Order: sequence, then structure tokens, then C-alpha cells
Amino acid sequence: MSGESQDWVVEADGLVLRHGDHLAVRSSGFRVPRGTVTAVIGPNGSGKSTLLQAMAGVLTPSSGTLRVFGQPVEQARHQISFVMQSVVYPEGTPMTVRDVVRMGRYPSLGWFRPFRREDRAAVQEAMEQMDVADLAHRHLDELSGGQRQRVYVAQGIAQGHELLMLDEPMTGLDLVSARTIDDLIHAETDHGHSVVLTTHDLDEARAADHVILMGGRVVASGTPGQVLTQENLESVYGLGSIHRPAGTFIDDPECGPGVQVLPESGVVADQAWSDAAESGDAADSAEQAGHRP
Ligand SMILES: Nc1ncnc2c1ncn2[C@@H]1O[C@H](COP(=O)(O)OP(=O)(O)OP(=O)(O)O)[C@@H](O)[C@H]1O
Repeated sequence: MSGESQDWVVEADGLVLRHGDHLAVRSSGFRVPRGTVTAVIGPNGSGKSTLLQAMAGVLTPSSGTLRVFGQPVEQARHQISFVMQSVVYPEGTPMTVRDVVRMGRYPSLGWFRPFRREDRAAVQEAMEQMDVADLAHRHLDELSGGQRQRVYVAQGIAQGHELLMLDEPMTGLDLVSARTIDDLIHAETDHGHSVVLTTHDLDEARAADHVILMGGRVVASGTPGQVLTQENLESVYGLGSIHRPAGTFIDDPECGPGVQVLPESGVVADQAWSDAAESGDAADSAEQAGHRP
């Protein structure tokens, strides 16, 4: 990379992110390279979703600069598709899969404009890509969690974008659904698009081109080899990079006995961090514990 601005999809400097009074991400600087897959990884409550929300223009930074495609994020929103972690439609919403995917076209089309041939084609293509075309007439609440997740991703890709952001797209998916989304991610970069996703899976992060490690701030950003070091992982997870099935307790010479694997993360974390994450104070406790880049 030459370091020119056009090489970067996202450039952030001194970024501070809050939810109301709650400080979620402390002053952070990082860049996301263009045309690559970037994985954002970190413990529960470390600020991954918050960072994505800011990059998608859903959350306004309290301070710092955030540029997407070289411009303020609000001017780049039409180039971004953002699939949130948990999309909640009210129980019994009479919407079919096709209706939900069609909603992906509204930002560019406007709510009351008639659908054009190209809009219908984009919706159909997105449903086929996510393998939900045969569910097109089913109601959303008749689907499994994994099928629903694929519908939400289809809605995101129907929109048309250069930057696709997926918040924990693989969580809770079976092998086939996970493969479908994995294929999509690679197809995106084949088309020159950029993908930013959050994950709890170290293997998924290792397979990415670029990694951002969160711990209440951006602790490290770079290639997987640069970021996913034992030292960095210890600094945010407390006890290292050991990857074990969720919900188990381990006796490991490196970690000591009786360390719990967090249910959602599958990554060893110390109790101090998980208590802090639970209470929403992860950013504060990371800084107090001296977990700095
Ligand atoms: N809407 C909100 N209002 C207040 N605080 C929030 C809100 N959303 C997130 N937070 C807090 O901001 C911090 C970062 O949350 P965020 O969801 O970004 O973490 P995360 O790394 O994505 O966590 P997880 O792995 O559990 O999804 C947490 O302390 C969380 O409690």
C-alpha cells in the first residue's frame, strides 16, 4: 500500500464514541484498507458493534474524525450497507422474505417510488446469493434464526454498496449458512468491494486480510500476524489466545486452572473483563488495568 487516501475505505483519528453518557470507545485511530476483508474482534462489550455503527453513520462520534471513502461518513452513506447484529421485527409482522429484502432498495429508491426492473433484479439476485429465494413468500416469523440471518444479509446486499458491514454475521449459524455468508464475503472482495465484520472467532479473524482488535479502544490494527499476537490477546482477554468450546472450564498450564470460556466468544477471558463488560465499564477497566496499545 502506498498510504494514499484512496487506499483506505475508512480513516479514523482520535475517535471517541458514546452511547448517551456511556463512553463505549476511547480515543482511537485506525484505517481500513480498500478491497479487503477486515475483522473486528474483541471481548463482549469491547466496542465492536459501536465502532461499526459509527462507520455506518448510525452513531455520531463525540469527537475525532471519521472519513469513509475520503469524505465525512454522512456523505458516504449511499456507498455503505450495514447489517446489524440483531434486527428485531415485531412478532407477527406480516412481512414476507421478499418484502424484507425489498426494503434494502428503499434508501436509494425512496419509499414511495415504484420498483424498477433493476430493483426487482437486485432483490432476486440478493435472495439467490443468500439461498433464500425459495423462501421468498414465507413470513419472517416462520423462519429459523439462521434463515432469518441470511434474509437480513440479503437485504443488505440488495441495497448495492461498495462497503459491506456485517455485525457478527456468523453467530449461531449452521455450517451451510455460515458457508453461504463466507462465500458472499469472498465474492464481495472479488468485485472490489470492502467488507468489515465483527466476530468472536479467532480463526475467522486470522482468515481476514486486516484485523482491528478492540478493548474499549482500538488496541491494534493491522494484518492478522501483526495484531493477533499472544501479547495483544492477553492484553484484551486477560489470559491469552487459547480457543476452546464455549461454556467449558479448562485447566491449562498457560492459564491456570478453572478458567471459564465465555459463552458467546469461545475465547478465554478473565473474570475482571467479563464483569466489567457486564456492567458496561469495559472501556474504563481496560484503561485502568493498563491495557493499552
Ligand atoms: N445503546 C446503548 N446504550 C448504552 N450503552 C450501550 C449501548 N450499546 C452498547 N452500549 C455499551 O457500550 C459498550 C460497547 O458495546 P458494544 O455493543 O459496542 O460491544 P461489543 O464489543 O459489540 O459487544 P458484544 O461482543 O457483546 O456484541 C458496552 O459497555 C455496552 O454496554
